[in-house]
Amino acid sequence: MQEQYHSQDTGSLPQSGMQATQNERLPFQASNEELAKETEHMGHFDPTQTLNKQATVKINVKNTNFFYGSKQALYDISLPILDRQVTALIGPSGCGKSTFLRTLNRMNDLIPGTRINGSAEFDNSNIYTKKTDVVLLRQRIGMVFQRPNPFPKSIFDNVAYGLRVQGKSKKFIQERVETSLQGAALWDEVKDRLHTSALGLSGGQQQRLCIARALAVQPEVLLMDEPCSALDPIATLKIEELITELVREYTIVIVTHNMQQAARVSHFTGFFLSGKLIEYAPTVQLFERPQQKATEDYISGRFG
Ligand SMILES: Nc1ncnc2c1ncn2[C@@H]1O[C@H](COP(=O)(O)OP(=O)(O)OP(=O)(O)O)[C@@H](O)[C@H]1O
Repeated sequence: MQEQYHSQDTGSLPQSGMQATQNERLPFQASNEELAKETEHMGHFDPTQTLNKQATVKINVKNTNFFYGSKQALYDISLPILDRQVTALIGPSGCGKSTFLRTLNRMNDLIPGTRINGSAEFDNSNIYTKKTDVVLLRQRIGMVFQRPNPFPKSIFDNVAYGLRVQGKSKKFIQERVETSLQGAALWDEVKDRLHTSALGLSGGQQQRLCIARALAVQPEVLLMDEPCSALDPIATLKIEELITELVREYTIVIVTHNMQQAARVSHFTGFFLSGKLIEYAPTVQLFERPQQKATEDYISGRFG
């Protein structure tokens, strides 16, 4: 279970129509000048420019119900996860976003007493069936968590971990560690200290290291469960910029309680409420022309 949020954490860059509040848990607050300086090199990513409504369906979720023991947490969820697009999952605390995300790579299997029905077609087979090789599935559908969780090992060993499990050669590992760190936009910051502890990195660097660790085994899909919620505004923007780069090659599903973040990085958004998918649409459409009253109430800050 995730931490409970009682407010719309909208980060640090207010946009029209969305309210911004301070996130009290941030370890540091950047001034507007600092933010502007840190982010001036960043292109103005506009997800509408790369929105592809005709993209192939990478995972097709149909009629999913999920239970923690006798408690039903997801009700009849159906949505397509489109290839090389960012899908954001939003909704108030406890609505089932993280539970749904974890169904996509069977992370809920680790919780005793859970049960699922319905289907999630991925590469012509249903993720939920017993015959799914979950180790392989989790390589193909990688995950990044809310809190950066590097192993207490060196930077190099963190990224190499999955490759060693796969029995890859030393030369292969050496090369892949470098390309993964480059892919996670961390290489330049760590190339001279690869054999020092990952725990010495900043929170934002640790989160990019966890992304590099996930990339090392060449996943097709990346699941991100509130990947910026423990990060300061600058580290958050770096991860958001990275997401917009990664989506050229990977399919991304991100849970966020930050609606501005969904608007900044995603092509499609699903709004969850009480375990149900209330609305799913291209992000701009969902924010500007919601079809459901509950969606409108949520995005205009009337509850959540
Ligand atoms: N391990 C668990 N055992 C029992 N119930 C759980 C467990 N994890 C989550 N739940 C319940 O399932 C429902 C959905 O929780 P989930 O964490 O998926 O929501 P969420 O939308 O991701 O919330 P948040 O934004 O707070 O992270 C909640 O009622 C929650 O209490």
